[in-house]
Amino acid sequence: GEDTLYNALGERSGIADIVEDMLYRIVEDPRLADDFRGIDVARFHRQLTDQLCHLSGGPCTYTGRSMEEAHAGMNVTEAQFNAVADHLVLAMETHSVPTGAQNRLLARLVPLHDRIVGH
Ligand code: HEM
Repeated sequence: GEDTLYNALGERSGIADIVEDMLYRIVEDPRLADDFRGIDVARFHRQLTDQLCHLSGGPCTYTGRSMEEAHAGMNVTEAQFNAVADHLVLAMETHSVPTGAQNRLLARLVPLHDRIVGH
């Protein structure tokens, strides 16, 4: 349907653009850059795009690792989690995603918090 969160985000190509924008912000952020140094950027981009596509109700399958596995041993902090969420919001702003849709996507990330932070 036309009213899904997935549509408000610009479908998969809109989400891919948002994730690209987010990645630039992440690698320039001293709170996050060290953890992201040396990662496979293309894979990260594809996996996060598919994950957000799926979470927003789009026709994508997330084939990456579980959030526990992907972040194991990083000891991701609350501050880092909030920093990534902030970069996502700024990227959505840049791509003119309406505030309501931004908030709906953030709400769908809340259940992932405990699988990402502190492991
Ligand atoms: C809303 C919050 C977050 C979401 C939805 C998320 C999602 C993801 C996804 C989908 C992957 C790819 C997994 C794979 O390729 O199998 C990933 C990898 C990664 N995440 Fe996160 N993440 C979040 C927060 C964070 C934070 C706060 C950090 C801070 C250090 C972080 C650091 C990383 C790193 C470094 C990788 C790459 C790991 C590797 O390829 O070895 N993530 N994340």
